Amino acid sequence: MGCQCRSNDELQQLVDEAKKYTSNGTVADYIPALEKANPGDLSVAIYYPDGKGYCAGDVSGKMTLQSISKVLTLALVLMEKGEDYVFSYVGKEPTGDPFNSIAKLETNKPSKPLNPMINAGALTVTHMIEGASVTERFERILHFIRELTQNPNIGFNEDVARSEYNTADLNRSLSYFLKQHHVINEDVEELIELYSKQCAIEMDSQDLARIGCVLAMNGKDLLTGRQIIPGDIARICKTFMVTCGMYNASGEFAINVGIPAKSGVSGGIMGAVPGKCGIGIYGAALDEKGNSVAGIKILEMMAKKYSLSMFNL
Ligand SMILES: NC(=O)CC[C@H](N)C(=O)O
Repeated sequence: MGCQCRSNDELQQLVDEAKKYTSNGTVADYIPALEKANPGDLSVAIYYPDGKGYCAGDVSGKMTLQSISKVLTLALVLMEKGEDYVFSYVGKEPTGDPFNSIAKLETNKPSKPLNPMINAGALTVTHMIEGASVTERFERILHFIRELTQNPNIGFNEDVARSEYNTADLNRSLSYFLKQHHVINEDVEELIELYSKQCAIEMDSQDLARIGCVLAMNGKDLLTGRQIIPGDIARICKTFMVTCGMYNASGEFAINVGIPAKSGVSGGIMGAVPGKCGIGIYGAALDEKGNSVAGIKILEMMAKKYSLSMFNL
């Protein structure tokens, strides 16, 4: 039997406990602008479908979405292009490799990224976002995310976007490989610009929890009554979050926590507990696989305290 969180204080206790672990991690530095983050910052928010929400920690702290954005662009292209089209270009299998690995692109025949949560797959998905220009395509992603959060003020961090664009040579390599193999066919610089902006979309943990809740409730925002994402597509997104959402730590995370979740190198984690609630976390100190150290600790504690594992009903 699950029990709900009832106060910010309850969450604050978990933050205090998990904060001890922030010193075990380090902030991402391969995107130079991310290095400015404070490794000690930690915030958590939980959002229920009836509109009740609780949060604790450094709640005004904002994070860029980074890899968390991959789930949202996937939802958008599935809505626009349909399942058959999207999955003819990107697979559905976990890799067990780091998110930016190029290795399996060459060994998988015909050449097709194994899933949309690794960079090669996410670039393929972003390539499918329609529009006449990078600006128009980015506006469409932003509009969708503003709907999901019900927050018209969501924008992006220009510093982080520029910093990633200037240093994204590995993502350029992946894109050129994909172009050579006819998985994508656009100008690589435009794709990298769009992808860097998408990754730099910025929000706080409460916004993130609200998106998690929409996914948790099969794509519906129960407060407004709007079906923002079709149920089948929300299900596909959550399934990818279980199998590939925490990079090559997804298996261990499924056993220890059991919540569909997606992390990003900024230190964000979005959780979508099926039928129950959404969770947003920001903790910039990362473990060696690129997941928020304290974020994982908090999720382990929340899963136990509120019986959130989907494998433990
Ligand atoms: N793991 C991540 O969060 C990766 C996102 C980052 N923008 C990249 O493509 O390298």
